[in-house]
Amino acid sequence: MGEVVGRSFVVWLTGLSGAGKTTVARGLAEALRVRGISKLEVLDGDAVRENLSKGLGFSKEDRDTNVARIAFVAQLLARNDVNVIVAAISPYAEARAAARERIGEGFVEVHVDCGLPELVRRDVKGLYAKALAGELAHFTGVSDPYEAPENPDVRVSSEGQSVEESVGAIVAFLEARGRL
Ligand SMILES: Nc1ncnc2c1ncn2[C@@H]1O[C@H](COP(=O)(O)OS(=O)(=O)O)[C@@H](OP(=O)(O)O)[C@H]1O
Ligand SMILES: Nc1ncnc2c1ncn2[C@@H]1O[C@H](COP(=O)(O)OP(=O)(O)O)[C@@H](O)[C@H]1O
Repeated sequence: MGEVVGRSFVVWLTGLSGAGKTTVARGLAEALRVRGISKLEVLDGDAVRENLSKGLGFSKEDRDTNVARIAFVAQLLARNDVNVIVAAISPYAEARAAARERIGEGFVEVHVDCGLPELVRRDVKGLYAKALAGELAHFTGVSDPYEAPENPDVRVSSEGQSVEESVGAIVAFLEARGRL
C-alpha cells in the first residue's frame, strides 16, 4: 500500500459527535499556519460526507468505507508533503488501526474525549435528544458503538481543557516526534 515516507503528518481526531473534533481541528490548523505550515488540509467528516462519501449511511460497513476513503486521501496528500488533519467520529478501532497502517509513522491518533452528559447538555445539532428519544437509530454513543482508543497518541478533553490547551498538547506531541 505504500506508507508515507517524508516528515508530513496526519493528525486523526476521533471522538463522539459534538466532542469538539471540528473545533480542535480548526484551532490546530490556525496554530500550524501561524507556525508557517502552509501545506495543510483539513478533512472534516461533514465535508467528506457531502462529497467523497455522499450516499453513505451509518452502518458499520458504511462507516468503515468512509474511514477507509479518508485514510486513502490522507495518504495521497501526506506522501506529497501535505500535512493533514482528519476530524471524523471513526468509531471502530480496527478501521483506525488500518488507517495507521496505511499512513505509517506520521499518523497521530488523537482522542477528543467528552462525557455523554456534557454532550447531551451541549447537543449542538439536536441529535442526542432525538437518539435518546429513540428517534435516531445507529447514533454513536447512544444507539451505536464507539470504541474509544485505549492508547491514543494524544488524549484531549473538551470538558477539562480549553481549545488552546488541546491544540497545545497536539503541537507538543508533533514537536516531540520531530514533525514540527
Ligand atoms: N447515526 C449517526 N451517528 C453519528 N453521527 C451522525 C449520525 N447521523 C448523522 N450524523 C452526523 O454525521 C457526522 C459524523 O460523520 P462521520 O463521517 O464523522 O462518522 S463516521 O466516522 O463515519 O462514523 C456527525 O457529525 P459530528 O457531530 O461533526 O461528529 C453527525 O452530525
Ligand atoms: N474545550 C473545548 N474543545 C472543543 N470544543 C469545545 C470546547 N469547549 C466547548 N466546546 C464546544 O463544543 C462544541 C463541539 O462541536 P464540534 O467541534 O462541532 O464537535 P464535533 O466536530 O466533534 O462534532 C462546539 O460548540 C464548541 O464550541
